[in-house]
Amino acid sequence: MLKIFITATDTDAGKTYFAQILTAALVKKDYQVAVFKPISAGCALKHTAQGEILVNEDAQLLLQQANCGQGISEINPIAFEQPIAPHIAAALMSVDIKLADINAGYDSVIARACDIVITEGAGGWRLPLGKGKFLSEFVQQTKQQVILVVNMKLGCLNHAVLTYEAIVADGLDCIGWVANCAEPMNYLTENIAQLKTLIPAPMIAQLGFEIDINKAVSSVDVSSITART
Ligand SMILES: Nc1ncnc2c1ncn2[C@@H]1O[C@H](COP(=O)(O)OP(=O)(O)OP(=O)(O)O)[C@@H](O)[C@H]1O
Ligand SMILES: C[C@H](N)[C@H](N)CCCCCC(=O)O
Ligand SMILES: [Mg+2]
Repeated sequence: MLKIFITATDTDAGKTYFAQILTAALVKKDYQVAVFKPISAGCALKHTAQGEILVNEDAQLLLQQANCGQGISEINPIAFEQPIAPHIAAALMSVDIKLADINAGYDSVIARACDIVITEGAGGWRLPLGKGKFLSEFVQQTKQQVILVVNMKLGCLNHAVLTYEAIVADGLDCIGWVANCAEPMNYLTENIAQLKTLIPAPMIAQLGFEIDINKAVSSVDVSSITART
């Protein structure tokens, strides 16, 4: 089973956007793909037959692309209503975000008969969980392979290099990076060329502004990913 973790240079950088595209691309190639969004902050309260649940849009978007029969609570076990740093949301609710709970949620996902599990982080690589813990520790403990989404804008070179360095310093493989070019950027070609020299992992997609996920699927080079299955 291939375990992929999608991180980014920042929040709102395109993690969900790319995770949807990657999931769709792999499903199109007949892989069984499960998805996981361990922690979300920014949810709507929904009334269901099982009671009230917090539903996160990222988790819903991932659910739409995956093909392993998962439900929303399995995909996103830890959810907070306010769109704020999760450890602050947790403190406001007087709860702790525990790595053990995240790992237990992940165990339920990997128990499914699937080829690939795609997990989306929250914020950037070093997302605090509170009490000195970070989401990156979950990625270390579960030995996932990391893809870094770079939100192409002025300042991204520093963010991308620091994030890559932190992933490697944590003993993990960054198997590729994505140039997400959702907004116009001066000297975009030169910035991408510089990132290719600074990040010793392949660029697996260059994404332009495109609302229709299906139209972006062909922009992803899945061969470097499927070669690992
Ligand atoms: N290349 C793109 N073309 C069009 N829209 C995009 C593109 N990249 C990102 N977006 C849009 O920008 C917004 C932010 O992207 P996204 O939600 O994927 O960020 P994120 O990194 O997942 O953020 P979070 O940390 O909150 O999970 C979304 O509305 C998304 O659809
Ligand atoms: C609410 C937002 N969209 C994300 N889900 C959470 C981003 C947390 C960022 C924390 C930080 O690093 O400052
Ligand atoms: Mg997201």
